[in-house]
Amino acid sequence: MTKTPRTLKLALRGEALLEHPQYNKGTAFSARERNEFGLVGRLPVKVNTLDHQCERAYQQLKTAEKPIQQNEFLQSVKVQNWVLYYSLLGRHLRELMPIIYTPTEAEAIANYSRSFRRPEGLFLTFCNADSMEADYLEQTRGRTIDLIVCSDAEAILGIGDQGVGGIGISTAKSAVYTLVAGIDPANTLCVVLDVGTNNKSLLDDPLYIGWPHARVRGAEYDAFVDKFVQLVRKHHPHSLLHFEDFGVDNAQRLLELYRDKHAVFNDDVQGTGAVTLATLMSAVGVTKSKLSDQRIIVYGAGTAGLGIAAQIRDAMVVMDGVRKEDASGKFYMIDKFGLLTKGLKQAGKTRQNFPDDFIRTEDDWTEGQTSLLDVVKRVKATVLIGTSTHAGAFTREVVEAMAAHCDRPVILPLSNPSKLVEVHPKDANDWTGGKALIATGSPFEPVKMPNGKKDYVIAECNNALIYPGLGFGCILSKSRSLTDTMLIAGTRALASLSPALKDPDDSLLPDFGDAPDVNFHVAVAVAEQAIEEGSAGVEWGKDEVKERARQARWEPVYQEYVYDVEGLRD
Ligand SMILES: NC(=O)C1=CN([C@@H]2O[C@H](COP(=O)(O)OP(=O)(O)OC[C@H]3O[C@@H](n4cnc5c(N)ncnc54)[C@H](O)[C@@H]3O)[C@@H](O)[C@H]2O)C=CC1
Ligand SMILES: CC(=O)C(=O)O
Ligand SMILES: [Mg+2]
Repeated sequence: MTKTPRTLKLALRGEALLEHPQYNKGTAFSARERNEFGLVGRLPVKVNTLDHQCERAYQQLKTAEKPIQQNEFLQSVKVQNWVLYYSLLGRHLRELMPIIYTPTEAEAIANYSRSFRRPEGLFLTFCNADSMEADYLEQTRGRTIDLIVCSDAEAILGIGDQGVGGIGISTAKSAVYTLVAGIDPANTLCVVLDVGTNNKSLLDDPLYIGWPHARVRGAEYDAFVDKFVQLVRKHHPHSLLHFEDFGVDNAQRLLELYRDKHAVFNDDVQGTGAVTLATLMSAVGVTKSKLSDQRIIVYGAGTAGLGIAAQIRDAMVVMDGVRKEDASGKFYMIDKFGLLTKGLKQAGKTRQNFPDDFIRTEDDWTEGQTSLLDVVKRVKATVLIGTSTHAGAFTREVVEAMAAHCDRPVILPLSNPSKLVEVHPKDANDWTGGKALIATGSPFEPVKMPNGKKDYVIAECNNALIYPGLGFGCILSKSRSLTDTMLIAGTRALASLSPALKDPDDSLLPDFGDAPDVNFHVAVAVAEQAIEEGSAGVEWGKDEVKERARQARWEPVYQEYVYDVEGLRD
């Protein structure tokens, strides 16, 4: 079944139509539409196709040399014309994802106040808490809202507290939902919760446009976030609420607080956990071992590190049938003060709310002998995961120590953006003589292999390869919660598409250029699971999921418009 193009009735004319990114077609308005909507004198005479527009826009993009300039150009296209923006990106997905997402978006966010031109999204600011509901409704009244992406900007990618610039991670993550999973951009809301910032350089900058105040903490912070979440629950009870880049003391806590009340999803905890588990499932397929055979070091025991450990641990229980305590015992979590041991905890050098499950209880971990290198050597780790933001932490000595006791060490430097990677994949490959199975958080070029073997493609183990499908599956099935079993179903779907399953010398994960197909499979698996387990809120059955998903996907194509005074105006 193919989708039949709809004709839209619009009440917008002239300038108002050209300035509306959802409806604007620019030079692609037909002669009839130009007459009907007062556009004849407002446009050059030639009518372009979307193909022509994309070609022109791509050429313009290529005149910008630096990625950040390309990012700015694409942002300007986005606020002019959504169909053109998403169509252009879809045609050059592999090339342009790094421009609108990690690594370039990190730079755009860090420069937000200085490069600001036009606002996009919803700014909920602590000092305006009294008008929060009115401000929320101002942007959402009368609209269908399926997805809300929000950040309080305390831990943006690996670049820390970015204050109001954090709106850029909400809009980027939301754009990836549209691009990769086909979520209708008109049905999304991007939010920054501006509760101040502790970033001194922002506070000192006279051009900073966020709330110039120290970050609000404690009960006041909780009440502000709660006010927002209750608005979402009240006005959009069926939406998916996506949390992004909250600080380590809030991410997991807020997820737990709201999980059973609304469909909430923390991407850094759950999305990262899911994509890393899929990567590891693929790696153990190559090494012909089990998840529970691994000894896993997680370097950087924060939001992502802990999310990953919990997800892999739970999978060991479900897939290999091991006891939870035994599965937890496969992990060695390292943070700033070294391996997390009970001694370190007693010394007050672990985060207060760090779960005991992942704290080593052996008595013979001596202080001063718990560095990454010490742990790699002592436990003969088979998997090394980096979520520390500590660039270069996986030194040659560490990587060589991994390869010394392990045929195919799995090395996953996941910190973003690219400059924060714990080891460059080329080095990890060279230092292990091509033995390492590698995936990174940001995109990297393939690396040369010894003995004339074909280049090794570095998998991009980034939550963006799975969260759009997880979210779409949840929205499609109208689930009231995104359950662990739905997450596992999506993860299995991703893992089943790993190129390394067919060829062990190939990449551990599918290419980002295939992200739309991959996420379609993920979404279908999630929705099917939701229906099977009774989490879904739809009347139809599992056999309809695929076709419903196809029909629900938004695609960047122009629709025909007719003028109607009663028609749509926003
Ligand atoms: N590839 C992906 O999909 C994802 C990657 N990430 C990346 O992971 C990194 C961490 O993100 P979050 O977990 O959100 O941040 P976080 O701040 O919650 O965690 C970072 C942890 O690393 C620790 N750390 C910092 N310096 C260290 C050092 N020198 N040695 C050992 N530990 C150190 C910190 O104390 C903290 O516990 C970021 O670069 C982020 O971009 C995060 C989410 C998804
Ligand atoms: C990818 C992502 O969510 C992060 O680096 O925070
Ligand atoms: Mg994130």
